[in-house]
Amino acid sequence: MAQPACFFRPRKHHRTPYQRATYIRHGGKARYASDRKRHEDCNDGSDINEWRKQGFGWSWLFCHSFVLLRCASRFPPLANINILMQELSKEYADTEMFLMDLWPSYPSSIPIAGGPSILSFNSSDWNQWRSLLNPGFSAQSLMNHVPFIVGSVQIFSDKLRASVGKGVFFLGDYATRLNFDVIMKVTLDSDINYQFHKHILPTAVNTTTRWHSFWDPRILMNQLRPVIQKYYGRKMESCIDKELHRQFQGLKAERKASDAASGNSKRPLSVISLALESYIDQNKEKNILETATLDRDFARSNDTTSATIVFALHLMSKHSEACSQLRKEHDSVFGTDVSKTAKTLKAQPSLLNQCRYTLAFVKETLRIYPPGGNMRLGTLEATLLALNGKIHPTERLNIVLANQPIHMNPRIWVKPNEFLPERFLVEPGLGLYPPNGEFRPFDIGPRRCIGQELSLTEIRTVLIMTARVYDFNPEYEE
Ligand code: HEM
Repeated sequence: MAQPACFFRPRKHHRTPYQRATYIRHGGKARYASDRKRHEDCNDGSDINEWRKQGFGWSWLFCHSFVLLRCASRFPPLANINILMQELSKEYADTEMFLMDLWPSYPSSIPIAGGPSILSFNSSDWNQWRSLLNPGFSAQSLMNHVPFIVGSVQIFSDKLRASVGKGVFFLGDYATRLNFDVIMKVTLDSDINYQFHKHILPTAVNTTTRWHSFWDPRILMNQLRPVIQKYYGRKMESCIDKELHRQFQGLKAERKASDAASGNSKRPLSVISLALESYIDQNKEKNILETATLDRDFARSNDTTSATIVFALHLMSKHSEACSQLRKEHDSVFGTDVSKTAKTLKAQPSLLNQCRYTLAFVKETLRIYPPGGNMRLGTLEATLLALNGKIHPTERLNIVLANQPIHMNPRIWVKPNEFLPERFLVEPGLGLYPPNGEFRPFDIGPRRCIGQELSLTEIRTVLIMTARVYDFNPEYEE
């Protein structure tokens, strides 16, 4: 197929030309060119080289890498890439998209670890996996796990209590440990007790995540990176494979004894048990379970949920009015005797659904601090329509949907800089109501986050069990 006119032509020696540059979109619209002619007309004759040099200091040698590094240096060391995108996108308010060329660091990007996963599958493999995993992640199935989640949050809360008066502590660490316990139990039916003990899986996930970056040349060009990622990737795979194998054998045995087959099992079934159940039912070839792993998904889901817990507690400390609204709601749903909250919630998990303000609080947290995003490879058919009316082809480019700038875009949101959980409680169409399709922390469409209900359940439980018990004070400076 011929190249689209007037667009980026990679250097000959370049190994993966399509990863040469990235569009960051923080507004604007994606669209599909209906015919080749329209596609050739794109970009109003402007050349990719012009785009590269626009605005931020692009250089032949390092392209935009130092632009990102310079921007990162203005923020605390562990600042999320989304915050940097938010900062950079301010310079492009007129187009609502910009080009980021991160050669030579970006093309060498290597998957975090292991083999294929649901995140990277396409079409039929993805369909098969998604339909196997969907039942375990459904709201109905997750209700069965609420008692376990409450128990884990109780441990988290006890650990907070034990830290009171003992100086500054790192909340992110507590949240990460809680989240691993929840995810391992709900997805794999595995009690790793990470809030008390070390475990190889979280260690492996945390190490590979630390050694991963989408853009930082210091990490991407480090020669040790592939070795470390491979080593810990193997550890993750073997740990998860062992669990899968254990469950698969267990279920087959149960089936043989015809107990589970008649649906008599009383224990809440984990995501993987439900997937294996329907897998056995469908009697498909065993191949898919042997080759696929969940590792990348664990890496992603772990830091997104725990980051949101930390952000929610942080926002609680910053917004006293919203915090007292939360407390009022918890008093009215669970009664004023705080010591009974865990017991009540374990006995009646559906009370979670009565906490509408709590859910709105979590959503507003996710609007202001969306921990995830998405990236897609451009195609010949897809083009981007910038706010200034220019159409840009996308073939050979990565398109990043930068959720943070989208969520804070004043053209799209009413009072975007204010923390207003109420915007998720008003009637559709009224002033503050979120614009259609623009609230996207979990993404929208068929590839939206499968773990959305699980993380919302966990984060709400944390708020319900901590908001009335503690006052939080951010101590970042210390
Ligand atoms: C606050 C928490 C979370 C956020 C903000 C989040 C965000 C996202 C986003 C934006 C995507 C779409 C990525 C893309 O299309 O490229 C995604 C996909 C996914 N997430 Fe989450 N996630 C969260 C929690 C979880 C949890 C708890 C799990 C599972 C334990 C999980 C598992 C997945 C999986 C498997 C996919 C791929 C879905 C598919 O391709 O069909 N996520 N997530």
